[in-house]
Amino acid sequence: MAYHKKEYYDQDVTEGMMDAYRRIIELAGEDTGREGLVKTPERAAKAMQFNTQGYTLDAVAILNSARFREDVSEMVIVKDIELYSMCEHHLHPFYGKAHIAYIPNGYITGLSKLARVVDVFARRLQVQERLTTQVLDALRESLNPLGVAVVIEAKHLCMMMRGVQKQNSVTTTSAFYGEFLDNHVTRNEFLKLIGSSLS
Ligand SMILES: Nc1nc2c(ncn2[C@@H]2O[C@H](COP(=O)(O)OP(=O)(O)OP(=O)(O)O)[C@@H](O)[C@H]2O)c(=O)[nH]1
Ligand SMILES: [Zn+2]
Repeated sequence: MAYHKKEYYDQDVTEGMMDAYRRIIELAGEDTGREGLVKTPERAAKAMQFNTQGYTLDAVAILNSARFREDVSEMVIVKDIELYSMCEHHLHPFYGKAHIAYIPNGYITGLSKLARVVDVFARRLQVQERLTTQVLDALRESLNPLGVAVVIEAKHLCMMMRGVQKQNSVTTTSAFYGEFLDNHVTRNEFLKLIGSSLS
């Protein structure tokens, strides 16, 4: 799949989703003809496509599009990358921050591409654990680095506004590769720099 900036709103998909949302709104007991709701199926269809646009994007192609040859081997960290995703169990949002580090092995990538890669995987139906490892795997594949670390901290609306209804719990997931697995000094340096309670 090529890296392209897709127009998110496919006409056929929009119409199909609009039918589905109309039905959901009716089944929830509402009147789809009510003024405030007339355009809601279309808005919701477009919002859903926006929030799942990651399926049309290729993370490795994005990283490769700004990959530069560079002989540095110091840790590169981008922290506090905000993310919005959707839990695949309830279709409720989860949101928070991703922190990414890698140790180059001859190649670096554009810093913004790290944040883009988070979005590629966040804008899908997800679980936080898979999101974390998918970001790690994309970096491994594109840059063949000496190490990669990804930590994600997020709050899940499905645990807040329904279900167990806990407002303050934060879920932290992490994935490490290479130097970050083998060398606890490197890993702790990363965790300290991102201010994580894991360190
Ligand atoms: N591991 C993991 N679980 C998640 C994530 N997002 C939501 N969940 C959980 O998915 C689980 C689904 O559990 P089920 O028992 O099938 O669903 P449920 O009856 O709606 O569960 P409750 O949320 O406890 O009411 C819940 O425990 C959610 O908290 C995630 O990113 N990772
Ligand atoms: Zn959920």
